[in-house]
Amino acid sequence: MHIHLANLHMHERPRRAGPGALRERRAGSGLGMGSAAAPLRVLLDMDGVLADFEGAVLREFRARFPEEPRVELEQRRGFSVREQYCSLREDLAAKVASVYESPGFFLGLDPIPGALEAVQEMLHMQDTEVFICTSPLRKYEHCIVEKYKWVEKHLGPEFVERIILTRDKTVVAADLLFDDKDTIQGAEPNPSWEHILFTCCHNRHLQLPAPRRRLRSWADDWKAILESKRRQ
Ligand SMILES: Cc1cn([C@H]2C[C@H](O)[C@@H](COP(=O)(O)O)O2)c(=O)[nH]c1=O
Ligand SMILES: [Mg+2]
Repeated sequence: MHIHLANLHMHERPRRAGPGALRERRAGSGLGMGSAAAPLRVLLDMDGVLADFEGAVLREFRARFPEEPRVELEQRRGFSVREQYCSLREDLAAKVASVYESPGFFLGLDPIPGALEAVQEMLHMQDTEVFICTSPLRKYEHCIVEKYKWVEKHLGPEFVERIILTRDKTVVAADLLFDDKDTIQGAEPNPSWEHILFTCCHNRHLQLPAPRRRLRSWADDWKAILESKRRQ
């Protein structure tokens, strides 16, 4: 049975999205002759992909707690910086959390090298839609507004329109998601996007099982990944 995907909005997608669903929509399958392919939709994670969360945590932790043991970036393992500090010494979990929960922390993050240029270039590519898809902290007071301000400051006010704020990225429909978190789970067991693991200090040691793919940095060939997806 063919499902007409072209007239569905993101929130009205069929229950079984799954890999390939958006691709079918792009290829115009089920839409009849002459229908134009939908653009390639790309989601970009923020912390660890566009904004240097890890570098700032270490810098601020060192400044505020110079006497305490810390986790250097070369020693980072696993997504959660809080868990790793906790395993170093239990009380360090609250200390490191106090760093990234502080006002000004998220707004002050440095852009990841090459990220702003790549995003602007991607934005102007034909047949390509770019969104920022980012998860706020549970303790969201400063984080949310500062993420918006960061995007406005570094990418411009038009890009604020392209922010998707969610703690569940699996329910967002797209072709590609560039994200530094190694495992992305949520309500949708078969997200429509392919997750491209963006290399970050905490995931660089992981061996990805085939066919999972990485982007090693913004100097790596992200355009080839987009083009390969258009061909699928
Ligand atoms: C403990 C911990 C938390 N985070 C936070 C920072 C952000 O609020 C989200 C991830 O956001 P993203 O834009 O989806 O990357 O989680 C974190 O990134 N790392 C941590 O160790
Ligand atoms: Mg991230």
